[in-house]
Amino acid sequence: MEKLKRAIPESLKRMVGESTQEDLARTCSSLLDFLLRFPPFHHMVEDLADSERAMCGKNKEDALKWKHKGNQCFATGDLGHALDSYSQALRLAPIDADDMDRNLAATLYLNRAFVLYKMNLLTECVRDCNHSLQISPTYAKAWYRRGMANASLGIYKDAINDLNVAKIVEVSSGGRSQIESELQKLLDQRSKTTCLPLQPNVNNLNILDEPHQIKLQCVNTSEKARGMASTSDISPASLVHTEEPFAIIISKNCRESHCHYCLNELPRDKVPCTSCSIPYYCSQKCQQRAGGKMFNYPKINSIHENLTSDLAKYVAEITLGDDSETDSEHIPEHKHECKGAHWPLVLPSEIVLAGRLFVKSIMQRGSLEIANLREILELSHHYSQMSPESKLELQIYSIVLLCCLQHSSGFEVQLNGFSIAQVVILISQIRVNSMTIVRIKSADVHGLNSQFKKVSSGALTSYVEQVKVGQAIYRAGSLFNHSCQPNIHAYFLSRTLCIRTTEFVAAGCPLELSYGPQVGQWDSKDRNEFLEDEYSFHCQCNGCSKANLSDLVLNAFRCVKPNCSGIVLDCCALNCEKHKPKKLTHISSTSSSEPHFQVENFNNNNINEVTLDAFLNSSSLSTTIPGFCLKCGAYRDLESSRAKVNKAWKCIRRLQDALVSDDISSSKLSDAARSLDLLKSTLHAYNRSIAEAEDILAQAFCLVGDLHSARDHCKASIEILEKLYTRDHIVIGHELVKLSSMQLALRDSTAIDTVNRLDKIFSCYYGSHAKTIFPHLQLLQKESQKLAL
Ligand SMILES: C[S@@+](CC[C@H](N)C(=O)[O-])C[C@H]1O[C@@H](n2cnc3c(N)ncnc32)[C@H](O)[C@@H]1O
Repeated sequence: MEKLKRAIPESLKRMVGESTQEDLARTCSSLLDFLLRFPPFHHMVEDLADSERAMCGKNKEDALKWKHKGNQCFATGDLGHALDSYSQALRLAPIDADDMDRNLAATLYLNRAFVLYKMNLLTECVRDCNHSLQISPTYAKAWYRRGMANASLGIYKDAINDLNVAKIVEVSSGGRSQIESELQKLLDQRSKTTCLPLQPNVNNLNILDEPHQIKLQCVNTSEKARGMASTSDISPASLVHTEEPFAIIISKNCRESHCHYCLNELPRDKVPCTSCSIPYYCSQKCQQRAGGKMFNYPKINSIHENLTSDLAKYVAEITLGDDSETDSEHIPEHKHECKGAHWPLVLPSEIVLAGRLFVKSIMQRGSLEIANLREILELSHHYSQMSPESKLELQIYSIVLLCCLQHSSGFEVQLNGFSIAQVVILISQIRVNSMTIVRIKSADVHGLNSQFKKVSSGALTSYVEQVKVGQAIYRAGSLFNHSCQPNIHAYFLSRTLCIRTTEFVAAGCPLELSYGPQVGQWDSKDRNEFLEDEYSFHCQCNGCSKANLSDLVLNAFRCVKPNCSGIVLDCCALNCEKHKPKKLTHISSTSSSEPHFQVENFNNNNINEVTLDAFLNSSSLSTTIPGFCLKCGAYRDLESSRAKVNKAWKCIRRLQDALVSDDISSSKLSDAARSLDLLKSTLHAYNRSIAEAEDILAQAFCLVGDLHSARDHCKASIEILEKLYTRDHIVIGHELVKLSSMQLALRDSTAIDTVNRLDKIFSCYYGSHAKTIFPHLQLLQKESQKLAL
C-alpha cells in the first residue's frame, strides 16, 4: 500500500485529496488509469486474488501433516494439542473433491471426536461423529463412537440405534462381535436407567423473548440530520428495537476464538469452511448460513437396503445435515470470499465488510448493473470532509477490492470510475454507520486468576471487560444519533442488535445512544476529538452544548480553602466550558420535552455545589481566569499543583506496573497510598483521576490479600464515579461487580445490597437478557443468597 501511495504523481494525489462526492467518479477513473499502467499494482492484486497462487484454499499435504501431529499428541496423552492439530487439519482438508479426500475429512472428524470423548466433552463428540457420518455415511467406527458417546450421555435409545447401524455397516467379523457385546451391555443398562435429553444448542434458544410494540419514527433534525424518536412515552429498560445485520465481519483478533458467523465463542468442536481455510464456525448451521450449502451429501441408498424403515429414517436424519435454516432469501455473506485467495484475510476488516455490502446489494437487486449504492443503502457519510490522505487510501483500497471481487465473486464486476466511486462511498458509509459488536467478558470462578489472581485468603474477585468481536451495518440501527448523555443502550445477542431505554423517554423525544465517549468518562474536548476522528462530526448533544457537573469536575483542582467545595479550572477546561453554546443560564428554559431532562436536573442541582451560577453566565465566563475558585474566588497556583499531581502519578503508575508484573511490595503500596493522599489534597474530590488511583490501589490490595483495604478503596472509587455518571449507570454496575466479590469474600453482609443494586442496573440495561449477556451475575446472586441465610 505504501509503495503504491509513494508512486502516485503529486498532481494526481492532489486531485484525489481535493475530490468531493460530486467529482469522485472522475478522480477514481484517473487513479485507476495510473494504477493499471503501474506493474507493482498488478503484482499486488495477483498476489491477493489470483486463485493459482491462493494460499487460503484447501491443502491436502498440510492437512496430513497436522493429522500426523494430532496422532502424535494423542499418543502422548496431550489431548489439548491433539484437538487443536485435528482442527487445523480439518481446516485444510479438501472435502468435496474425490472419495479419498472425503475419507480424510471423515477420519479427521472421527479422530477429533475420540479426543473429545476422552475429554468428556460428549455432546461435542456426538456432533463431530455427525460431521464424519455426513461425509461418509457407512463409516462404522463413527457410528460406533457416536453410540458410545450417546451411551455415556444416558441417551440409550440413540446409542442402541447407533450401534445397530454400526453392526450393519461394519465389514470385519471381529469388529461386529465387539459392537455386539457393547450393544448387549447397553440393552442391559437401558432397562435400569431412564433417558436424559440432549443439552439444547444455545443457538436454538429464542433469544428475543420480549415483545416490543413501541413504535419509533425517523425524524429530521436541523443539527444531526435524520434521527430516531419515540411516538409514545417509554419507560426505562424497554426493548425498543431489534435488528439483524445487513452485513457483518468478525474482528481480526477474534478470528481463532469466535464463530465467524454468529460471533459467539467457538466450542471445542469448531467447524471449518468446506471450501477455504479461513473461517471457523460454532456449528454447521452457522457454516451454512455464512457460506451457503457448499457440500454435496453422499447418497446413502447402499446402506438403506439393509436397514429397517425406522433405522433408515434415523440414519437419514443424522447424515443429511441440517439445511432447514438456509432460506431462499438469505444471501451467504462469505461465499464470494472462499475461492482460496487470501485477500479476505489480508485486507482491513472494513474493506472486506465493504465487499460483503457490495455483493449483497448487487445480489439483492438481482442485477449486475452497479446502481447508486448511496441511495440503495440510504446511509450518511462524510467523504468530502475526510483528510486528503484518507481519500487517497480509500480510493486505492476501493480499486484493490473491486479487482479482488472480479476474481472471486463469481460474476462480472465492472471496474471503472463509477463503480470505484460507489465502493468509496460504501467504505465512507461504513466509517460513519458501522457498529462495533462487543461481548461482555466476565471473570467466573475459573477465569479470575488472570486479572486479580487468587488472593492469599483464598477469596476471588471479579471484573467485567468488553471484547470487540466484530463490526456490522444495521440499516435502521444506523439512524440512531449519538449523545454523550445517551438515553438508550445498544447490545448484541449473537448478531442481533438490541436497543433498550435506560431512562424514561417522553413521547417525541429523540432516542440517542453513545458511539463511544460519554459524559463522566472524558471531558468534552476529548469526546469531540474522538467523534471528529472516528465519525467526522462535531457533537451537538446536550452534554456538549450545556454545562454539566461531570464536565466541570472531571479534571478540576480543589479550592485552596479547606472548607470550600468549589472547583478550580485550568485554561483547557475553562475553554471547553466557554465553547459550549448554551450556558447554565439557558438551562432553566429547558422544556420537559427535551431529552435527558432528568439527567440535567440531577446535574444542575449539583453544579451549585462546586460553582456559583454566575460563573456559567456567558459574560462572567469570558472574563474568568484559570486558577481561581469558581465558588469563592481563592487562587491556586496551577503550575506547582500540576507538578505535585505528576509526581504522585509516577508513584501510582509504579504500583500499576507492579500489578501487571506481579511484583507488589509493601513500599510500593505505601508510596502509592501517600501519593493518593497528595492527589486528594490537590485535585477536586470528584476528579476522575482520584477514582482511577483508588481503583489501582483496590486491585493491589486485593492481590496481596488485604481485602478490607481493597474494599474501602473500591468503594471510594465508586463514590466518585457516581458523581461523574448517574448512580444507576452501567459503569457503576461494572464497578459493583468488583465490590460485591470483595464483600462476598469477606463475608460482609452489605454484599447482599450491592448484588441487588447491580442486578437492578443490569436489568435496566439488558432486561431479561441480563443473565445471557452476563452469566456471572447468577454466581454473585447465588453467593449473596448464601450470605443472607
Ligand atoms: C450513524 S449516523 C446517524 C444518522 C444520521 N443522522 C443520518 O441522517 O443518517 C451518524 C451521523 O449522524 C450525525 N450525528 C449523529 N449524532 C450527532 C451528534 N450528536 N451531533 C452532530 N451530528 C450527529 C453525524 O453526521 C454522524 O456522522
